[in-house]
Order: sequence, then C-alpha cells, then structure tokens
Amino acid sequence: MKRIAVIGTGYVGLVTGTIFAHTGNRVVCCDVDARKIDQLQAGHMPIFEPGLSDIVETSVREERLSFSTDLTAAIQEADILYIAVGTPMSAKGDADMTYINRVAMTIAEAINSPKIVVIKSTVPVGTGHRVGQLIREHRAAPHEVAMVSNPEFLREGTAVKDALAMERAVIGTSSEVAYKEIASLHETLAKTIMRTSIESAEMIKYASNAFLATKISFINDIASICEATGADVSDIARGMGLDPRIGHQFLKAGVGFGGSCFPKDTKALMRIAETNGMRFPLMNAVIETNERMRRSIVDKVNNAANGLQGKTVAVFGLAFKPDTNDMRDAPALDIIPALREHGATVKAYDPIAIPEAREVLGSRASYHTSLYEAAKGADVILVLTEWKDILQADYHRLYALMNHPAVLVDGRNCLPDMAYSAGFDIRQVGRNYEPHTLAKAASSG
Ligand SMILES: NC(=O)c1ccc[n+]([C@@H]2O[C@H](COP(=O)([O-])OP(=O)(O)OC[C@H]3O[C@@H](n4cnc5c(N)ncnc54)[C@H](O)[C@@H]3O)[C@@H](O)[C@H]2O)c1
Ligand SMILES: O=c1ccn([C@@H]2O[C@H](COP(=O)(O)OP(=O)(O)O[C@H]3O[C@H](CO)[C@@H](O)[C@H](O)[C@H]3O)[C@@H](O)[C@H]2O)c(=O)[nH]1
Repeated sequence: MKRIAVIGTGYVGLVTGTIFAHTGNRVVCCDVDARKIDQLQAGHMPIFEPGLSDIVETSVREERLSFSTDLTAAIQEADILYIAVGTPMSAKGDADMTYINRVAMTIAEAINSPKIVVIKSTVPVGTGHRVGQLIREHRAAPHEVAMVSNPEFLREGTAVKDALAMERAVIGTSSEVAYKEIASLHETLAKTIMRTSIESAEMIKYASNAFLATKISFINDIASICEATGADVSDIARGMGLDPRIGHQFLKAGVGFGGSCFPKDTKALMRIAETNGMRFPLMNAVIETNERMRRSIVDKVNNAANGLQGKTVAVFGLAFKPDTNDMRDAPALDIIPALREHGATVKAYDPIAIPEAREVLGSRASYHTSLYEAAKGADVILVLTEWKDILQADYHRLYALMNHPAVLVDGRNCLPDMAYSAGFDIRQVGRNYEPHTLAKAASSG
C-alpha cells in the first residue's frame, strides 16, 4: 500500500486517484476548489463518467480514498505526489503553466520528507525538470525530490475502462527508485510499462494526441474531396482501415474534433516547435482543417435549408462526444452562435450536458431533454454528437413533428438505416446521399 496525494481533482485527478485507491493504495485527492471537494465528500460526482461513481463509493467506504482542500497535510502525509492540475491554452496557444507552477511552490513549502513528484498533466517538454528545480530552489527543508513524467492517455466517456486496462504506462524518470515505485503502481493496470527520459515521456503525450488529431483532419479533408467527386468517405475509411498499417480507428469523418485535449494540445505542440525555432506546417493544417469543418457544417445546414433566416434548427448533441457532459471546445460552441448569426432559432437537445451547455451558450438556444420536443416545429435537425439515443431515435416520428420539407444534417455520419426511409432531405459529411447506393451497400454488408 502506497501513500499517494493527487493534487488537482478534475477529470484526470479523480480517475487517477480512484484507480490507485481501487488497486489497494491510500489516496487523498485534493483541490483548491472547495465546492468540488465538498461535493465529493458529500458523495456527489462533479463529472459524468460511466462507472466512476461506483468505484469512488467503494474506495471511500473502505477508507482508501478521501478528498481534501488541505494540500499541505495531503502532501506531508504522502510519499508520492501526483500533479493533475489543468494546463489550459494560453492566449498565445501555449500550455498555461500557472497551475503547475503554483503546485510546485505549494510542494516546496510543505515538503517534510523525501517525495516522488509525478506530473500527470499534459505539459510542454522540459516542464518536469523545471518543476524539479523550482521545488529544490524553494523547498522549506532539504529533502530529496525525484521527478517523474507519467502522462495520461484516458478518453472521456471510457475513462474507467481505459485506466483499468491501459495500453501502456509511460514512465519518464532518471531515478531508479522512483521508476520502481511508479512501475509497481501500474503492474496490474498496464499491458506495457515503458521507461523513458522525462522529456521523451512529455513528448510522447503530445505526439500521440497530435497524431490522432491528424488522422481525423486527414479523413475530413478526404471527405471534402469525396463530396466533390461522388466517392463515399465511409467506404474510403473502411477500405483504408482494412490495411493493418493504417487501422480503422480515428478515421470517422464529421464535424471534427473537440474536447479538452486535442484542440489545445495540437496548438501547444505547434508552439513547442515554434519556441524551439521550428515550424510545424502539418500541425497547422490539422488545426485549420478542424476549424473549417465547423464552418462547413453551418454552410451545409444553410444551403440545405435554402437560407436560415426565420428557420428553426434542432441541434442533436451538445457535448464534444457521447458519454460525457464535458463542453470544453465542443463543436456546438462555435456552430450554434453561427446558426444564430444566419438568423436561425436553435432548439438544443442533449441527454446530460444541458446544465454545462447552458452555462456557456446561455440564451442562444432553448434546451430540451427530449429529442422529440426539440424536433417539434423545426425545419432542420443537425446531429453534432452520436449519442446512443440519437442513433436509436424513431426518425419517422421525428419527421412527422417537423416542418416540411424537413432537412437532416448528419455531422457525424451516424444515422441508423431507418432515417433514410423517413422522408428527410439528408446531408452528411463526405457522402452524397443516394438511397439506392446506401441500401445496396448495407445489404452487401
Ligand atoms: N480530461 C482528459 O480527458 C485528459 C486526459 C489526459 C490528460 N489530460 C491532461 O490532464 C490535465 C488535467 O486535465 P483535467 O481535464 O482533469 O482538468 P480539469 O480542469 O478538469 O481539472 C483540474 C483541477 O485542478 C484544480 N487545481 C487548479 N490549481 C490547483 C492547485 N494549485 N492546487 C490544487 N488543485 C488545483 C482545479 O480546481 C481543477 O479541479 C491537463 O493537463 C490535461 O491536458 C486530460
Ligand atoms: O474518428 C474520430 C475519432 C474522434 N473524433 C472526435 O475527436 C474528439 C476526441 O475524441 P476522443 O479521442 O475519443 O476523446 P478524448 O476524451 O478527447 O481523448 C483524447 O484526448 C485525451 C486527452 O489528452 C487523451 O488522453 C486520449 O488518449 C485521446 O483519445 C471528439 O470530439 C470526437 O468526436 C472524430 O471526429 N473522429
């Protein structure tokens, strides 16, 4: 049993702390946000993440997991300190180091014994060394500090599954002792444990996210060419993915990537290149394509509806992906204001992210927890998130509730077969909808 303090109880901190408690360690998750800690102490989850609340509850009951705003006590009682605070995008596009630096100073002031300090947050290359120096320069007592970079690869919506069965744990450190300690924490969790330098571990995280984002922008550019030429991007993605060197994942064309990581990490990686005197035109193109996808879906809606002045658009899905209530950089945040600028009224549906969406979108939309309520009297349905209930909706019923001709713009190429026979004028991304071809493709598997 190891004694661990997780500093920063956001998405990553909460999942990381919970998983380490679940695997038999004593963990305190701490945060400067007293409201969040109060909520957790009262047994309420500040985030929606399938499967998380059950293991939090069990770990708390079995006294392996606790929550606190007392960072000093948490640091002093632990041997391993996991830093999981946010590294949001700064005005210039770099990762903002304010919270990381603040935690470094808090550790320095509180230090009372040798510590292993692990950076879990996504941070620019060189941060681990810099944070180590900062702590050593300002430490209240001359105790050893071993620095480790152990980046996080979980995905929102499947975070618990990802964290319990990691494809890899990357452990970057020059300390033998720290490596052994952190590797043993991952023994039952990771298929592969990989040791690197701190710098390489930090870079693996950015390179991984940037590569996945590149796959998405690549297929979205191919989708645009498909639209112009009559090819079907879903077939292209399938045909490409059958080559194991390419693989099927992250080749789903649509409205592009959002969320708390890809948009900011692609920009931060560009800035890392720039501050080292290099250019990264490929990453620039990835970001530009992603921004264009958001604009082009608005054009698609506008064209299909023959102009949006006085029309009503029902937006299906607000969160940046299914199974999360996270609205950070969700495509809906750009698309809904743009629809409004074209003169449309927006009725927005999401199964769980409405409170979070309302906070950022305010009165730009009306909010509905029923797909059918949102579709009532609408001229267009625009699908932005492939939530399960959107895939399973009764599209004949939706059609009947709308103004006619009714347009269905599928920003995720995710419609069920039934939608094609319901009477809609359907527009997708990278596919020119022809009922005939699609029916034939479906029947030939
Ligand atoms: N969200 C993800 O899916 C994900 C996945 C992998 C990596 N990451 C990376 O992990 C890091 C954390 O991301 P997140 O989504 O969990 O962020 P988040 O914004 O949800 O949470 C960060 C938490 O840190 C707290 N905090 C800020 N300053 C603090 C301080 N001085 N002391 C203690 N707590 C403090 C905040 O109050 C907040 O609760 C980021 O670097 C992110 O890029 C995120
Ligand atoms: O083929 C695809 C796959 C994804 N997306 C979009 O890409 C975004 C990101 O999706 P996903 O990667 O599933 O979610 P995240 O939770 O943001 O996870 C990413 O970002 C995390 C934070 O760094 C990493 O830990 C994960 O490994 C990495 O997948 C979402 O908007 C998806 O809709 C597509 O458009 N097409």
